[in-house]
Amino acid sequence: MKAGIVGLPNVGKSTLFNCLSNAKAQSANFPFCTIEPNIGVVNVPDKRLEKLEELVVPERVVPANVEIVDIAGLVKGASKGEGLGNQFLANIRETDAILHVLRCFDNENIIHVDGSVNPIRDKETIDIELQLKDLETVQKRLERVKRTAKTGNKEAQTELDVLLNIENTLLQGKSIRSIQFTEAELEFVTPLQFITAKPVLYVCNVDEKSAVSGNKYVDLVKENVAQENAEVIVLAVATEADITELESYEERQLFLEDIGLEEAGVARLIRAAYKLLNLQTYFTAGVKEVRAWTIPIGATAPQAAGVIHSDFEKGFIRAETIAYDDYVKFGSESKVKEAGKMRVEGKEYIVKDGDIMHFRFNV
Ligand SMILES: Nc1ncnc2c1ncn2[C@@H]1O[C@H](COP(=O)(O)OP(=O)(O)OP(=O)(O)O)[C@@H](O)[C@H]1O
Ligand SMILES: [Mg+2]
Repeated sequence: MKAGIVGLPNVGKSTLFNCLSNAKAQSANFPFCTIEPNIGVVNVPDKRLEKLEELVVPERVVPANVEIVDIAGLVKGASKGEGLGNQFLANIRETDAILHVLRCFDNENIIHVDGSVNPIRDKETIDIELQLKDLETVQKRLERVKRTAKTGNKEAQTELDVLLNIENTLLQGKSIRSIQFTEAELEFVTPLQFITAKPVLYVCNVDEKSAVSGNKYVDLVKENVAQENAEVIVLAVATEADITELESYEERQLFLEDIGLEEAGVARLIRAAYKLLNLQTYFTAGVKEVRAWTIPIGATAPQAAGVIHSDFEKGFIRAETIAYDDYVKFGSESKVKEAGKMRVEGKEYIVKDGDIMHFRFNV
């Protein structure tokens, strides 16, 4: 899974990137601080993985991960080459989800490129730029498809209808994610990697005292996006970045409690991104390695096996499966077996979140 961070300049994108990933991006109080995109890998925090580690004591633990791309701030006209944004919109096209950072804090020392704090206006500025970029993509494609459709090609005609609908939606200032596509239509739409078709998570960057209950800006954002199929998350990004800097787990926990939070916002954010993308986790657990794997909700056992290796999917025979709660209850694979709680699942099995699986296959 890959997520891209967008937003106006100087709203806290790189600071967010730094709390998520171990790669350190430069963040500073001036617009266009980021020029080259920062790419980092984020481990997905998962308490269950820690528990399994405790029970299995493996040689290594491999968490699931998400790749995060932090790009230059976008400004009005970015899609037409204004600012630094346009060249980096290309990096965002390859991601699965968008993290849209909105400035929701007052602070006279931190420059706002448009002179005042107004997350709704900011969101529109960014949306328009992303929509214009998509418009460019769809119009380029339309030119070719129109020609093929003229020859009477049926498939091209269908694609033409889909593309015209997209163009029309964008021209009305709406994002592509507001359109409900059929499976057949998605065949045409998906390869074009439209930015505004991607699921979006709005990150309201607040000050420390608003970390728990948000503030008036957050309320405005929530109201504004209520009609969109989107998630909103409140995060005191600068504070979270300070917390990430702390060496020990205890220190971090103390700091969090101090501001009234139970866990780091980063964990919440990643969970929200999972939900947004309809993803879930299953585990493999052996003495060599305990590992978390990411699969779409609804994936079958062979599809889950295919995430490890395509041969596992092709040659799938069965999956020996233990529910996470049973594993913890009985404490080990052999005890689970003794209790008769290990299930043998076949090709049709829909994997459940937290399943501990062992695949049998032949190649
Ligand atoms: N919640 C916050 N409260 C106060 N200051 C903040 C907050 N979040 C970020 N900042 C500060 O805002 C400044 C800009 O942050 P950052 O460099 O992350 O922005 P950016 O969006 O990456 O900007 P650019 O587009 O220029 O790369 C930094 O000085 C950072 O410490
Ligand atoms: Mg930056």
